[in-house]
Amino acid sequence: MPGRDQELGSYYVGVDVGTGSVRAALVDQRGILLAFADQPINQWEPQFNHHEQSSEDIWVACCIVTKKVVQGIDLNQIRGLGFDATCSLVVLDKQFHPLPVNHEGDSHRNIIMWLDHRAVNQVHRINETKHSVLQYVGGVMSVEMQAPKLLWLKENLRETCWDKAGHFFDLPDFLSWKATGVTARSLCSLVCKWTYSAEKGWDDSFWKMVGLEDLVADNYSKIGNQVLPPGTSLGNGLTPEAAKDLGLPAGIAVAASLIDAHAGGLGVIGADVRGHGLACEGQPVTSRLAIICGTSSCHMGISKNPIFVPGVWGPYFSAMVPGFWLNEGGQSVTGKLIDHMVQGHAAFPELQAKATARCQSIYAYLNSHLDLIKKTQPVGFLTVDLHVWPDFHGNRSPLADLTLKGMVTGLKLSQDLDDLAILYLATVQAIAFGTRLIIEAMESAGHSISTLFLCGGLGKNPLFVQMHADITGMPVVLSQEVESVLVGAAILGACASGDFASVQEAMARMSKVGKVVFPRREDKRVLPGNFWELMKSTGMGPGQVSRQIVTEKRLLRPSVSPIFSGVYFRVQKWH
Ligand SMILES: Nc1ncnc2c1ncn2[C@@H]1O[C@H](COP(=O)(O)OP(=O)(O)O)[C@@H](O)[C@H]1O
Ligand SMILES: O=C(CO)[C@H](O)[C@H](O)COP(=O)(O)O
Repeated sequence: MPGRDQELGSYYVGVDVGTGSVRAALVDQRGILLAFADQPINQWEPQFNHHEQSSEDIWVACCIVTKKVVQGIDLNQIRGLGFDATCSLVVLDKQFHPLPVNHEGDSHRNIIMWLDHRAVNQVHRINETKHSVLQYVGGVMSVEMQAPKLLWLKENLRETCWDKAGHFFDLPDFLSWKATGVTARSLCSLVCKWTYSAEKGWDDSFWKMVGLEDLVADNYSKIGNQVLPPGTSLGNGLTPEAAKDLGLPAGIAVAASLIDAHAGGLGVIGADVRGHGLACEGQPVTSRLAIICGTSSCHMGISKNPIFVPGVWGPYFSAMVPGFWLNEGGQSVTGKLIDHMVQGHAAFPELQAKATARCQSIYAYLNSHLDLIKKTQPVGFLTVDLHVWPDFHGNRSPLADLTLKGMVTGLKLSQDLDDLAILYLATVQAIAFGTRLIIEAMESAGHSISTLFLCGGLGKNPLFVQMHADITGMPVVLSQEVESVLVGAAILGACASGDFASVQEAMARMSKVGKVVFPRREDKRVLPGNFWELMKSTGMGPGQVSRQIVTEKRLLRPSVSPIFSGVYFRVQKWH
């Protein structure tokens, strides 16, 4: 039962640091957002596959948005603060000042972002060790995890960064340190991105085998030797200095943090589904898959016992829902890929002008344009001879191969608005097929999933959601609160405040079903024409497909728009 305080309107602040922006919300104990603010953050790409940010920029953005969401309320009603962020690597010296992660020596840029792929050589050597910790990241460590990036810093920025470093933080943990002065790390970030084991702690043999033995020194002081479950209250709460920065009361509870996808999972997966005609009603929560779709897409499935899924990260214990194991599938670029395909098309300026004239987002305009040109056929039929392979930034899951590239087949000489709309649709469908491959890999290993719970920026795109339902054949639940990741962050603050006895209790109280999108069975007939079905129809499993770029004279030259290169491909059995 909620305590007396809750009757007076206890509020919690959630802060979500995504790739492109920082968001904050003021959330009540029912999970209702009373205020929302967002603030863009800078990203630098000094060279291909190097993606950097600034922890100082991000903290300033956090302060801007938190002040906005608490304007006009009685600050004494704020009971707790929770952070989530992307799993980017923050580098500080022994006095907690930023250090450069670049050859330019620019210490303002002290973050290697989650999608940075600079450490290809390092991750290859780490995977060559076949160390036992790798079985807990799907068998293959991702270049996007922290050990490869740490090794890159040691091997490439020895004097200007590595030797001066005092603290390496996952971004969510940097934020909770900045708020409390406590250097404890969250179990979530260390288990998921650093190879820490909830049962056994650090594995010295791994760090020594990969050449990072210096991190073992001083009992892992640089990467964390106090590890707390997400939602645990940190130290004495918000420091006076941070309180002044954020415009919040000093001493309020601050929670051990979560990675953004995991916060999204907490924000959606515990909702009461009674009365919605869903297969997961009355089923265990393990029948629910949370998909957090923003710049990337993360597929979060939980189980009571560890499930080892080749090419899917995990199993991670208590990294999202306490007491459950977590497998995390993923597609490194989804929103980013859609933006890339649309903005790089020759007809994009025309799209922009027409969407602006109609006061619509470019995606709302594209969705309505598809409805216009589909005529009487199901919209999915429009891509019957245009296909996209979405691995423009490698394949995170289930192929776990960073060398894979993207592909478009079926291009014509025309590049008008119709062509752009159909390419956009094919990209959205390819992402949904990628989700289906991940679900199939998870179910082959032992998961039993019946319902998708989707959130993130792409959850605001009705076509994206409908294609996920149609192509996976599963209903997609959208939360009552669109900003579900922020609800997840607020759940952390609510738990740290002591207003809820557990994360599970807060999840049940604070996440609510909004809309359910069911698959349109009648549209299934057009999907077998899709490239992915073609691939599957040849008896290929995802791991067997190889693409042979035909080097004969038939190779199409890159089309006018540099991002589209028409290529022939031949799908053949992997010998
Ligand atoms: N209203 C919308 N309609 C369609 N797509 C959207 C909408 N809002 C955001 N997006 C897409 O969602 C992605 C960003 O999602 P978001 O969750 O904000 O990302 P992140 O957490 O990675 O910063 C972008 O690709 C953007 O184009
Ligand atoms: O690897 C991650 C989660 O495990 C990254 O944090 C996530 O992929 C990036 O999130 P977003 O797409 O919302 O920016």
